[in-house]
Amino acid sequence: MNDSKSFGKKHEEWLSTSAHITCQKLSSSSDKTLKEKILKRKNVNKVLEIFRDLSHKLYCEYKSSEVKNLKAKTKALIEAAMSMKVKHQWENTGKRLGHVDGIEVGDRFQYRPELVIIGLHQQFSGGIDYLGKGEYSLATSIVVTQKYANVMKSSGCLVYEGQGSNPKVRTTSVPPCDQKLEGGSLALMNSMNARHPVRVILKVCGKFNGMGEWKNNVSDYSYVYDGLYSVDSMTQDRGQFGKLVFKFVLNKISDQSSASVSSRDVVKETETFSKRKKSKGHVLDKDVVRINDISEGKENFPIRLVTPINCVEKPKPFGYLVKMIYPKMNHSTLLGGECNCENACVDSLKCVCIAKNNGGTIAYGGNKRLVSPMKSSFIYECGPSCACSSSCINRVSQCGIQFQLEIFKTNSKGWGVRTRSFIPSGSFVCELIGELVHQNHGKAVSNLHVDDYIFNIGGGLIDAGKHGNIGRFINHSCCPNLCMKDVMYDHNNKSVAHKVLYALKDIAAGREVSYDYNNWCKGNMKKVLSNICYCDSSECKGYIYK
Ligand SMILES: C[S@@+](CC[C@H](N)C(=O)[O-])C[C@H]1O[C@@H](n2cnc3c(N)ncnc32)[C@H](O)[C@@H]1O
Repeated sequence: MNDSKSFGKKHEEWLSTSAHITCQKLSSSSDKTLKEKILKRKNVNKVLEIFRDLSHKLYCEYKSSEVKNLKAKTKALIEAAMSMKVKHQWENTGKRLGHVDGIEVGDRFQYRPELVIIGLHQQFSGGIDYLGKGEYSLATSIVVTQKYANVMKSSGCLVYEGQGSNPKVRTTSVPPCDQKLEGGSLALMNSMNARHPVRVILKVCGKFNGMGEWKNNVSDYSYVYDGLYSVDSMTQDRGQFGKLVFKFVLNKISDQSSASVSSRDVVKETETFSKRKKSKGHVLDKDVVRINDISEGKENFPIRLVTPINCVEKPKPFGYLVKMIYPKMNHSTLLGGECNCENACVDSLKCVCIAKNNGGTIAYGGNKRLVSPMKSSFIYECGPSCACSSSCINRVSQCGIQFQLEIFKTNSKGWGVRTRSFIPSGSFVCELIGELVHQNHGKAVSNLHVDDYIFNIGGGLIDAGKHGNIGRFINHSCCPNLCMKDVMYDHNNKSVAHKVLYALKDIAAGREVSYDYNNWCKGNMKKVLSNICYCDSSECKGYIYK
């Protein structure tokens, strides 16, 4: 193997003389103006739109002549991509290291050619994309599929098999042999030695439902950009076909622009220091667990609080709640749903609580996700006064969090919340919980706890300053991935409905969760809060409150 120091140097020289390569900073929030970023993202979306329309058109043409649908689909996709190339309609055509402009961590794509035309991974079928040749090559991106024995050990720690000698990939009659250190495998090793991050794209189950539904969506798979990973080690092992294969261990890099982090990033303090020492100055900004469970066992999962190693700050102490605290005068109205169903409300037509929902349709599907996250604004769940059991299909937001969430220190918004696992669109994420204070109640607004944790919900205020839950740490975004709904189940006062957050789209592991404050923030509370928005999304309006 090459000596890593001299190797890294050679690369630097080589990179500085290679005109066709764009080498970006680790962070995608470069010094480009917001306008440029928005434009770039728009361009990427436009390219995808053209591609989807064109490939759909071609697919309809080929479908009738090709015997197999799959053949027609592949032909249409490749042809659409190639015809766009000829017309110079591809985006980000030069090979590059690091993030790609206009593409954000968590973006989802339906087909492999989409990755090519926007410059995320410029190989139609190869798993490892790289720039340069031989010992001067560097890996730019990898696609993680099940064709190789790739394993995501935990979210953010990936064991990736080298390239070649896999009969599952090539249908030639060549028998499997030991993998050679060449092509993509060599480039990955070079990236490890030169300490260059690699983009990781995961092939995941589940149809695409981002950026508009694609008409010829016949695939059960899609591709998610999971951000930048460092290649941390390489070994040779006996593979699934009895031959020697290369195994690379990659770890997700924390502190990417969309607040990505892997569970591996969160290590014990001492471990982090020793790792840093070993890594000879390799600056991976690992986070450290400061509080193991801020909910002190009250939530379904422990909620960790993590900070960068050089930040020892913690939030001001507060009492963790999993249920709203209502003022005494409100107790008389605590009734809520009153169905008489005996069968967990599976016969939705007979349930009086479900009947109160939009046109009598149940808000949740069998998977406990919102059937249509955009349409249902008021949701009636069954509650403590109902005859049905706690396994009722119409009880979701009252059952506690279902995804591991984590509090972390953002760059410019104070604390924030991110998910440690993938959250499918429509899933319940958490409720905004605190003490309910009526506007006309004796407790004057000036007596309320820190402004940042006061939520004006119309019929009253939720004060989460002294007592609250994870919801109090969720930040605003102009391009949010959560939406807020009003949910009723344990009282009848619609003006102080439960404020519940659901996933507006699929959310990749490691991503910060956010909602649009303007959709609930009412009245004069806006004036006392700071107005500058640092959501860093390409659609940022510059202010939090209208
Ligand atoms: C409900 S708290 C959210 C948690 C808060 N960041 C913290 O450190 O505890 C709301 C406050 O967070 C900050 N904040 C939330 N979203 C923001 C954004 N997009 N840009 C700037 N500040 C934001 C503002 O100070 C806001 O008043």
